[in-house]
Amino acid sequence: MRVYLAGHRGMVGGAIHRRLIARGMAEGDILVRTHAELDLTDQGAVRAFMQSERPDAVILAAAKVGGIHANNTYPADFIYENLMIECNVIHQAYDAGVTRLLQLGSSCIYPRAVPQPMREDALLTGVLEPTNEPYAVAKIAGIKLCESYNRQHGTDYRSVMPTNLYGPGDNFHPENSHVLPAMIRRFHEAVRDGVREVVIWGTGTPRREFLHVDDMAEASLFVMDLDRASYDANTDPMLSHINVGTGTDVSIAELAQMVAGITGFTGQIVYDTTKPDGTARKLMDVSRLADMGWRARTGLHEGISGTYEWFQRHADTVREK
Ligand SMILES: NC(=O)C1=CN([C@@H]2O[C@H](COP(=O)(O)OP(=O)(O)OC[C@H]3O[C@@H](n4cnc5c(N)ncnc54)[C@H](OP(=O)(O)O)[C@@H]3O)[C@@H](O)[C@H]2O)C=CC1
Ligand SMILES: C[C@H]1O[C@H](OP(=O)(O)OP(=O)(O)OC[C@H]2O[C@@H](n3cnc4c(=O)[nH]c(N)nc43)[C@H](O)[C@@H]2O)[C@@H](O)[C@@H](O)C1=O
Repeated sequence: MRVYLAGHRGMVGGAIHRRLIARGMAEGDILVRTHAELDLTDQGAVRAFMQSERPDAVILAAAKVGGIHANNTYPADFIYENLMIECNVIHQAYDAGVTRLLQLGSSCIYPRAVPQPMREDALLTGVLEPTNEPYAVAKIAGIKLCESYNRQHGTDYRSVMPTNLYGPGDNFHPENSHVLPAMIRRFHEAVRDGVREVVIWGTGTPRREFLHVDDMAEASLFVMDLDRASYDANTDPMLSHINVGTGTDVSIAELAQMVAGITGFTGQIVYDTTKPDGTARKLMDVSRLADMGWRARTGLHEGISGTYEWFQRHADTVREK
């Protein structure tokens, strides 16, 4: 069994790679290519790769990813690159005879004013959050690509929708990252430099759910491993994606207090309300996956503490993109 893992140097791809090795997969059976070696937006290059390597299965964890500022500032990059990556990887996998594929979407596929917690069947029931609509449209297209190939060609292409993720290997760019790595870095630097004030974007009132990347990697392989009868019994051919989260959320203000405590910051937290809040709340209904037998294990405080330790050990080499 040879698996092509797209995005193996990313936060999630890296965690999936570690987990595949931990459960005994030989390194040589995990096909990987860096972004520089294989640009997944290049149809010809992806076709040549799939035709020559002909993997047995594909895990698509490569994407153009970023936080609220990056999504809002580079919408063309987010829709174009993600659509191209999905079309190329999914179609060329199909053309190369790959019958099993798992792709990662995002909780931002759901309408911004949807009832909470968000169930899988809330997809396409309303207007999307404008700060990440282009990315969300691409992620919805990814789900529909998988479903369409399954319906027309009988493939077994599955989709998992992660909530907001964090952990070792995250992107710690000061502006383009997600909120948790941004906070870890900002509070850490304030403590290091003796700065008594830390600025948090928005009002602090939005609520988010955070899942540790190691739990996400475990959930991804759990879904990939499900036998087809179990997967089909719990999903629908035109509503096949599965939410992955913890089922609990916190406000951004509560999160800031937690990160301040973990990093040892005792100064003042102030809110820059000129920055966007984004969606008011994004909490996943995780009952579909729970019914299949998987639950998250890492508590938020424990997960952030571990990530902060990792950040301190890698402060000079962390990703900033
Ligand atoms: N992080 C989060 O909070 C969430 C993530 N997700 C989803 O999970 C998946 C993984 O995200 P995550 O690990 O956080 O993201 P990362 O940015 O950490 O990793 C993405 C990886 O994809 C690679 N990549 C991007 N574009 C290309 C390309 N054109 N060709 C080849 N490789 C490319 C990147 O390489 P390089 O860095 O060299 O460009 C990187 O290694 C994505 O589908 C994302 O949408 C969903 C919800 C939340
Ligand atoms: C995973 C998910 O990620 C993005 O959506 P998001 O949930 O809004 O993610 P975020 O982590 O960027 O922000 C969460 C909240 O936190 C607040 N916030 C405070 N201070 C900082 C800060 O310093 N940086 C950031 N980024 N946010 C901050 C911020 O204002 C917002 O209210 C999309 O890319 C979307 O497409 C997607 O899939």
